[in-house]
Amino acid sequence: MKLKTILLIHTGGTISMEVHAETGVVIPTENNPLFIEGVKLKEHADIIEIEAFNLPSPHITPREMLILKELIESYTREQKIDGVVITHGTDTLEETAYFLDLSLETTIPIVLTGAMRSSNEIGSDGLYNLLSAVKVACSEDAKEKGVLVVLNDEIHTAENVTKTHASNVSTFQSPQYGPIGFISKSIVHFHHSPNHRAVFPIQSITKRVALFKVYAGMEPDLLESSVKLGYDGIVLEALGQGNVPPSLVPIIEEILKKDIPIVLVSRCFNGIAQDVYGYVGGGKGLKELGVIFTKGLNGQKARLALLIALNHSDSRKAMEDIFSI
Ligand SMILES: NC(=O)C[C@H](N)C(=O)O
Repeated sequence: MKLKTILLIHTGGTISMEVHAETGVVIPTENNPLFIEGVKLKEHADIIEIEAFNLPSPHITPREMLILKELIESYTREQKIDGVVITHGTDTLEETAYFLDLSLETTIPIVLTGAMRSSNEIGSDGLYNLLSAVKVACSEDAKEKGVLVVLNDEIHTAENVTKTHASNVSTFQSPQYGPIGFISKSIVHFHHSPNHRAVFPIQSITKRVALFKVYAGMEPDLLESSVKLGYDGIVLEALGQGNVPPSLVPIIEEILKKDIPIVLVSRCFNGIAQDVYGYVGGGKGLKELGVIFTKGLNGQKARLALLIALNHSDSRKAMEDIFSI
């Protein structure tokens, strides 16, 4: 049987790191042990392997995410690629996955993976996760499912997955809905399908979006400063079902009058922000003021969604479409 062609893109992260023998700290390594000679992925696919970056994922910005998008577009334009696997640090993996999910127009499987233990640690999970990701990228069933995240035998959608534990290998979970599939020794199985996915291609990122976590007794000065600093959009991780302290209401009104969009999500790990409460600062009044509510995105993903919408050529329409999904 002819093997599928998989584009394997390394970007860095713990999966490409090792523990330093003397200091014991985890650092990026020049000799990435995952390069195909080392892992024999060749039995499963024809691998075209490139290193886009070798960055810890806290160093990744939307600029690198856009470079990745363009890299995938150019490779898939020039030759037949059946699937793409991206190795990435886990800290911001969900953000790169969601950025690509929203901006990349393709039907082939795009799979991100990483590791919680570096390459020379006992119980290192990088190699295993990489092999799983390649298996998923080769699966016919993984087509047209948007960008996927594969770690620890589970398949998650970019939209719903989040890093939930600082160190445990089962850190990636989809709080609202659970994984959409799993990998075992011999099978890749999807037990759910993601909802309809809309794509918003962008060419550049010039706008800026600030993200604030709302807390008890929060004062308006932080929001005021983001306007003074010239941010183009704001995301609030609001309380509970979508409420803020009354002290924030006048500044929210002022920001919206300046035509700066405010997107609201819940800071709760689970559930969806809604316009339920009618007291001052409650979701009902915020929605009436023009605050945009999302359906279950977390703060960091709502920020990327707003960033992509604002950088889209028809940003009004993109905003309506992204946040009504
Ligand atoms: N497990 C990891 O990959 C964490 C690392 N700090 C990173 O995101 O690059």
